[in-house]
Amino acid sequence: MTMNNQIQHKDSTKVPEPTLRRLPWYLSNVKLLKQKGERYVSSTQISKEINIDASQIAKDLSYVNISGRTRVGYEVDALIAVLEDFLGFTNMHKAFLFGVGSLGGALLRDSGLSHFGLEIVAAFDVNPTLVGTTLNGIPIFHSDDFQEKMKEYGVHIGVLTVPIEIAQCITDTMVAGGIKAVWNFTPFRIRVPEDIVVQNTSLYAHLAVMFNRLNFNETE
Ligand SMILES: NC(=O)c1ccc[n+]([C@@H]2O[C@H](COP(=O)([O-])OP(=O)(O)OC[C@H]3O[C@@H](n4cnc5c(N)ncnc54)[C@H](O)[C@@H]3O)[C@@H](O)[C@H]2O)c1
Repeated sequence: MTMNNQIQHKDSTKVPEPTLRRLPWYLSNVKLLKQKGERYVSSTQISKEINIDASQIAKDLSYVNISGRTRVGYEVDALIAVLEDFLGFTNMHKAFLFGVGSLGGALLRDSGLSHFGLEIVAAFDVNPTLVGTTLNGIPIFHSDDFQEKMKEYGVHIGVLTVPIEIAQCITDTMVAGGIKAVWNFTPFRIRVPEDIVVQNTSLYAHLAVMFNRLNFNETE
């Protein structure tokens, strides 16, 4: 039986969002411990690396079906395999990207996304200097060709990096074309039908948190 066959994870829709955000972090750190030659890892050990309570880590890991052994902890290889499978990083999810500007271009150049299971297979723009070219081997088509390319590629995820003014309009086009999940980088709160998944992401939101904490530390 392969490792994946042994993994019987619980219904991942019930996992709390903060847990889902922490799990990739544990994964990266367990991989680091593996590089250092560790074969077993305990939640206490992970806790020391990333400064999260060991009991919280154990609770988060209880959502993925892996049992640790008393005193020795979790087997590193098994934990990595279970986490990668649980988080969907082992299956490549194909995506289209709309808007190859400074942010969209950077995402097309980022080889890290594929390590987390996202493969941007094509991009769309209206700028004539971009349409018909490739970036990092990824073809850039005209937005008008989206419907046709949907039939060709069988993609379910759309990455949205267009100017804010057209965020809703492009979202509507994506959804009408069959996109089921939108990774929205625009600051616009796009509206979608209930069955469509939206993930809003902002680098700047984290920046504001950092500035706020920095100011707090300085005034302490
Ligand atoms: N979430 C974040 O942390 C974050 C960071 C940077 C930018 N952004 C947002 O991302 C978006 C893009 O920012 P940017 O700095 O890359 O802008 P940009 O102007 O450099 O790029 C926008 C791109 O969209 C293209 N575009 C215009 N109309 C289009 C259409 N109909 N179909 C497809 N492409 C079209 C433009 O030709 C351009 O290449 C903005 O909404 C911005 O607010 C978010």
